[in-house]
Amino acid sequence: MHAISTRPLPATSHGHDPPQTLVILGPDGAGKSTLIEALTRQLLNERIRARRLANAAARSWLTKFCRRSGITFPTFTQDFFETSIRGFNVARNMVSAAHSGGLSVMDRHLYCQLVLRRLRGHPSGLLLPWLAAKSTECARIILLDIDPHLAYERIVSRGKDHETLEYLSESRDEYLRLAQLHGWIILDASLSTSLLVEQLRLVIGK
Ligand SMILES: Nc1ncnc2c1ncn2[C@@H]1O[C@H](COP(=O)(O)OP(=O)(O)OP(=O)(O)O)[C@@H](O)[C@H]1O
Ligand SMILES: Cc1cn([C@H]2C[C@H](O)[C@@H](COP(=O)(O)O)O2)c(=O)[nH]c1=O
Repeated sequence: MHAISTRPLPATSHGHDPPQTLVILGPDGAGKSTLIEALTRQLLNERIRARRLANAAARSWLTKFCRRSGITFPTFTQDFFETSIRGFNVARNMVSAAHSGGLSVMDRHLYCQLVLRRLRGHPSGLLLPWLAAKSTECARIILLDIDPHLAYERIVSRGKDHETLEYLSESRDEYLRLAQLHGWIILDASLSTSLLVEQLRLVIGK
C-alpha cells in the first residue's frame, strides 16, 4: 500500500457513527465490486454500518444496445450519455450517504469519466474536473491499481464483457496520473481480497 495522502476524514455532527465516504476507483477488472462487497459484508457481520453505492454510467447497457441495434454513437454522444447518468447516480448516492450513518463505499465516481475523456482524446473541460473534486471533498479516494495483463485475465475469466489490453493499459496510466496529482491512496489489486479488505479497514479505522 502506498499511502500518498494522510488527509483526515472530516468530523461531522452525527454522534459517534458519523457518515464516512470511501470512493474506490480503478480500471475495469481491478476488483472494485468484489472488494467493496467483501468489505461491507465483513463490517455488517460485525454490526458496523456499511453500504456499497454504485455510481454506474450504464456503459455495459449502452455497449449491448449498440451491438444489438447496429447503431454506433459518436464518442462525444457516448460521453454525454454516460457522464449524465454517472452524474445523476453520484448525486443520488451522495444524498443517500449523507443521510445514513456509518460507511458508504462508492464504486466508481466522476473521475472515471475524466479517464474516459482522456482515453477518447476529448478535452476534460472545466465543469467535470471541478464537479469531480467538489463532490469528493469529504471523501477518501482509493485507487485499486492493476497490471493490465492481470485485469485482462480477470475480465476474460469473468466472461461478462470484453476489453482490449491497450484500453486497460491506457486506463491504468491515466488513473495513476490522477492519483499522483490528487494524492489518492493506491492499493495493489493483485493482492487477495482479504488482504485488501484489511488494508481498507486500516485506512478507514474500522
Ligand atoms: N483480489 C482478487 N484476486 C483474484 N481475483 C479477483 C480479485 N478481485 C476480483 N477478482 C475477480 O476478478 C474479476 C473482476 O472483478 P470485479 O468485477 O470485482 O472488478 P471491477 O473492478 O468491479 O470491474 P468493472 O469495473 O469492470 O466492473 C471477477 O471475476 C472477480 O471474481
Ligand atoms: C468500457 C466498457 C465497460 N463495460 C463494463 C465494464 C464494467 O463492468 C461496467 C462499468 O460500468 P460503468 O457504467 O462505467 O459503471 O461496464 C462494458 O460492458 N462495455 C464497455 O465498453
